[in-house]
Amino acid sequence: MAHNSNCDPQALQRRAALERYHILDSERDQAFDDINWLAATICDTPFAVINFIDTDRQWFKSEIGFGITQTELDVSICAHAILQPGLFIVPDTLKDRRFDSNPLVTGDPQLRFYAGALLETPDGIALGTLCVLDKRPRRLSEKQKQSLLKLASQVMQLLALYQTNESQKLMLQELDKTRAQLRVLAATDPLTGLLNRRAFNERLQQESARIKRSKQTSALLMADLDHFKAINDRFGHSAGDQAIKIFADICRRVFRQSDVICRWGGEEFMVLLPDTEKHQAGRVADRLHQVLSVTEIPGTADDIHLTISVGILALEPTRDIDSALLQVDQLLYDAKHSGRNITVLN
Ligand SMILES: Nc1nc2c(ncn2[C@@H]2O[C@H](COP(=O)(O)OP(=O)(O)OP(=O)(O)O)[C@@H](O)[C@H]2O)c(=O)[nH]1
Repeated sequence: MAHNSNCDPQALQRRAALERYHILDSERDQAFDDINWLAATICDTPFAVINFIDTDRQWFKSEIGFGITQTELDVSICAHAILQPGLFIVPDTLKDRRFDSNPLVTGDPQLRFYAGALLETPDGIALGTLCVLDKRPRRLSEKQKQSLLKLASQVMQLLALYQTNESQKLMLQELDKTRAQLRVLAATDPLTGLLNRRAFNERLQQESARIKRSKQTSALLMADLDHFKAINDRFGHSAGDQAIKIFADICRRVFRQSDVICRWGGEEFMVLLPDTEKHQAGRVADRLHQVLSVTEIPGTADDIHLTISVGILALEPTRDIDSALLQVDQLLYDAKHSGRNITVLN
């Protein structure tokens, strides 16, 4: 009898190969069933099995005549068959000392004949067999033997094909993931993680189309950090960067999730507030001014607080995007010229 081969290096190598093929416990598959049926039909046997030898069991990918999908390794004739190349034939199991006390021979289904063709990977790892069995002692013709070998080779080609398909599927998934990451990267400002100008413009186009249909008003808010050059000049560029990041974080907290926040460029930010009246947007701007007035900027002096100038425009259905952008910029300019740290609404 074959013994449980848990620790056998060959068994472990086989197990690793079977895992690479993702074959053990896989779904029933018509392609394997067809090959198995051909084996039984060509060899004219009531039993046929495509089986793989795991470390502690033999598992049937396809079976005819048994009605089970696995057995212990101890009763496996295939576990012997995989120890040699090509075909392993037992013309009469009762006349073979290795099998004459096998429970599948002495008891049901009283197997008397076995012929198994090795299923071997291209690098020579024996995985299992394609085998045909009968209840009476017998022989195979030369053509039947050759057919069994060729069908076994078809099983291996099928496995290789499935493996290639599987790895291509994984590659495509990887590619999709990378594409999605690239899309996010292409839409993101690297310093703040906010949307960049290009992505914001796309959202603005969509919003403009939506407003035209729904006839609802949204608000466009443009904010610019005041005297930002002075922060850079006095405390260095990284303190300036820090200030920009802090303002971006404040925006994330103050605006709604449904609002679209963008770093428009440099120290300028643009926010789209869907379904929002301009006076409601004005209240959000007030909150921005208020939070900034109590926020310290690391890397600068304690008494330094950022301020912003803000322009807010009602995005009405009749307004086109280019003129809206020009106008909100003008409102921001007005805020700067009115002394900064204020909001101007149209
Ligand atoms: N640290 C840092 N500085 C930036 C970045 N982008 C733009 N700046 C600086 O922001 C400053 C903007 O200067 P100005 O356009 O004169 O505006 P301001 O000093 O904020 O003055 P007002 O807008 O008129 O209040 C320039 O010094 C830019 O170099 C950035 O990503 N990081």
